[in-house]
Amino acid sequence: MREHPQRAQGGLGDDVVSVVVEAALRACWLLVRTAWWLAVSAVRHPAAAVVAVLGVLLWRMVSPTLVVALVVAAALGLVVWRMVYPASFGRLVRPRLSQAWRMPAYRLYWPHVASRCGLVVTPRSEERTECEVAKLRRLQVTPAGIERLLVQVPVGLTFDDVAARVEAVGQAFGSRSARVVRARPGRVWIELVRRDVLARVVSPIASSGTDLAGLPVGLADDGGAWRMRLSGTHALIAGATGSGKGSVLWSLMAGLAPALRDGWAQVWAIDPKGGMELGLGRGCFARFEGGDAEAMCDLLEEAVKVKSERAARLADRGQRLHSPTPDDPHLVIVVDELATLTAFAERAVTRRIDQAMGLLLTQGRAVGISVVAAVQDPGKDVVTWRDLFPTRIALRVDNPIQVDMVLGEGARDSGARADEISELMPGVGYVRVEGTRAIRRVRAAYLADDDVVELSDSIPSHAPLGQGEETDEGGKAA
Ligand SMILES: Nc1ncnc2c1ncn2[C@@H]1O[C@H](COP(=O)(O)OP(=O)(O)OP(=O)(O)O)[C@@H](O)[C@H]1O
Repeated sequence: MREHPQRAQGGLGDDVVSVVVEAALRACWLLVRTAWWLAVSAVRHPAAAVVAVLGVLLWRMVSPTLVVALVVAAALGLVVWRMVYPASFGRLVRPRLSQAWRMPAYRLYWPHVASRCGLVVTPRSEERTECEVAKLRRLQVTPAGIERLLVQVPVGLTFDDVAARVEAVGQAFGSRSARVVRARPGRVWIELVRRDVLARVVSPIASSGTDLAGLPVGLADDGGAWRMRLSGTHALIAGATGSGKGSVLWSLMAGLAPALRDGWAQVWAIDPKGGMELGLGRGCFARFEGGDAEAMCDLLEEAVKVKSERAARLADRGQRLHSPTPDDPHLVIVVDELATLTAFAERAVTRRIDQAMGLLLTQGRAVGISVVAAVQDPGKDVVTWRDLFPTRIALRVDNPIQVDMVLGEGARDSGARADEISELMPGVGYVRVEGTRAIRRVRAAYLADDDVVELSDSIPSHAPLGQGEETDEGGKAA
């Protein structure tokens, strides 16, 4: 029998030495990694680290029975907390418990799921490296139960690659929906939604402030409030018929109510469908036009006049931005169904409407004029205006292409599945988080007809801007 070449050269003793050295090196490496992991965990969870250290000290220096008794007492304390203060328990404790409970399972299944779903880079044939799978760095559970996985993207994959695979990841982990949000270069959050906090109708939200930077309009699926900014922006609400555009408009009016009452803002409304949608709450509007193309056009041209006068006044004072006051309120132009604004008008009127809308959308923001428009089809009918709305909301739309038309390219891949919203969930939609590419799923509060009438009755009339002082009757739409 031929001897193994190594054995022939060095003998059995060398083999044993190299095995022992390798084992020792591996053990050292394991120790270093464990120490590193403990140090990182202690930094990330200092409270847990302190409790663990105290537990070990008590166990060794006092008595194990005491430690067991403390653990049982802590568990009982949590049960009592859960029963007496469920809200704070849900906010502070449940997310952390779920996190600790779920992390081992995610750690176990993540490499398999990631490689099956394509979050892996295969080296080119000439490279001598192994496949690199996206790494799971952290799990966060929000109070609303959304599980957020912080994932390190391997070199060779992009945010869009992850976005294209996020649905598969969501399905692999059994979530209802999944989306991806940028974290920092090389890392993304994959958000898995298991429980839909938007399944229930959201009750009208009482607004108290007059700050137009964040009006409460509904609920987001992370459990937080959905607030919309009106100052310095225009908003487009897109959704198929029955998707709940009206509820977004009325929720916005409810959020704006304190500012309307105190005169910090006023709304001019246009309802091209003859007042079917907005007519119910006419009292909210300092001006209202429904159906007549010439009258709607006049309203827009008068808003342009307000814009020009304000711009001249601000320039005289050397101011660049308008700040609202009860004497010079923020002006909101609401248009229900933007596409029909010009549909039945004569050519000359259509041209005037186009010009006035263009001026308001391009020059209105700095001088305290916002346009809020609803539209059923965000496609060709409004294509010239669409991109002039910085804030856009996609409710249920008819097809996937419309999602990107409203929210911008790649929005649907990032998780804005507005075309998949159920018809049984009116008022649900997607918005972009301001100043980022992140997407938020939201639901507008629902104001029944009685709520709209009550809201409308609660707003005192103010003279429309450009028409003198406040009046008892005259300012309100007829
Ligand atoms: N936020 C909401 N929560 C619960 N139900 C809602 C909500 N919004 C609307 N609904 C229900 O859906 C119905 C249709 O809503 P709405 O009229 O606002 O849709 P729309 O998009 O304005 O439709 P259209 O374009 O045909 O006017 C309402 O009558 C109401 O019953």
